[in-house]
Amino acid sequence: MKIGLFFGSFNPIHIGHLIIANTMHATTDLEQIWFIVSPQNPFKKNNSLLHEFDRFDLVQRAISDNAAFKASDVEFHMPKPSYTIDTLIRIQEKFPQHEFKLIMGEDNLAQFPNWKNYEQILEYTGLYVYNRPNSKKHIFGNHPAVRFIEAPLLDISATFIRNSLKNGVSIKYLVPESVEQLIKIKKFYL
Ligand SMILES: Nc1ncnc2c1ncn2[C@@H]1O[C@H](COP(=O)(O)OP(=O)(O)OP(=O)(O)O)[C@@H](O)[C@H]1O
Ligand SMILES: O=C(O)c1ccc[n+]([C@@H]2O[C@H](COP(=O)([O-])O)[C@@H](O)[C@H]2O)c1
Repeated sequence: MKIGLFFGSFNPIHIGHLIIANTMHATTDLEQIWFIVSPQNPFKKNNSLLHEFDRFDLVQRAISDNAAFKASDVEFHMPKPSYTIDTLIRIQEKFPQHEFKLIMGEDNLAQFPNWKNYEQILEYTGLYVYNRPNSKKHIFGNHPAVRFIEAPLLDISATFIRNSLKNGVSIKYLVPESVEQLIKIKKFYL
């Protein structure tokens, strides 16, 4: 099976992530999308980072109605920060029967050459890149291992959601109802 790997801190997961994942599944040859929850992005220092188990819980709730979506906690059992190449190798070793593609937003392409062993990532899985606001297809535009996919542009971020919660502003419709409920019950991000 061909599977797309969507990595993120998911702090918290929101409809921007879900719409991208669904577009990838609906418009490409990817039969499943796996959400890989990263305990710690090597480039992000985030004081309001929810515990990884709670972020994972929220992801599971968000995708529970979609049989093509799975959540993975593989990085919880690996050294931190979370380097994507190491995780890709771990996943491929665990599931040799599947072919994996790394899903990435076009905005992240500019930083991608600073990632650990990025050339190995290109060789190992390749990238499925979706467009993002204000980013241009100038980097890796003609690379054989990089495929560009048209996706809706949604200017929603986890930062915006966290700030809204802190300020007592409703996050209705920005996250699935089940995610909003758990955030409320557990008083996350207040
Ligand atoms: N609205 C969105 N549309 C498409 N992709 C998104 C959107 N928001 C985030 N992403 C991408 O999804 C991946 C995981 O996102 P991440 O968990 O960092 O969420 P975020 O909303 O960007 O978080 P934060 O605001 O905390 O930086 C990243 O590669 C990010 O670029
Ligand atoms: O491997 C790397 O060098 C690397 C550098 C920056 C980011 N990443 C990964 O990219 C993913 C996106 O992170 P985030 O926090 O923007 O959701 C997350 O899984 C990070 O671990 C990975």
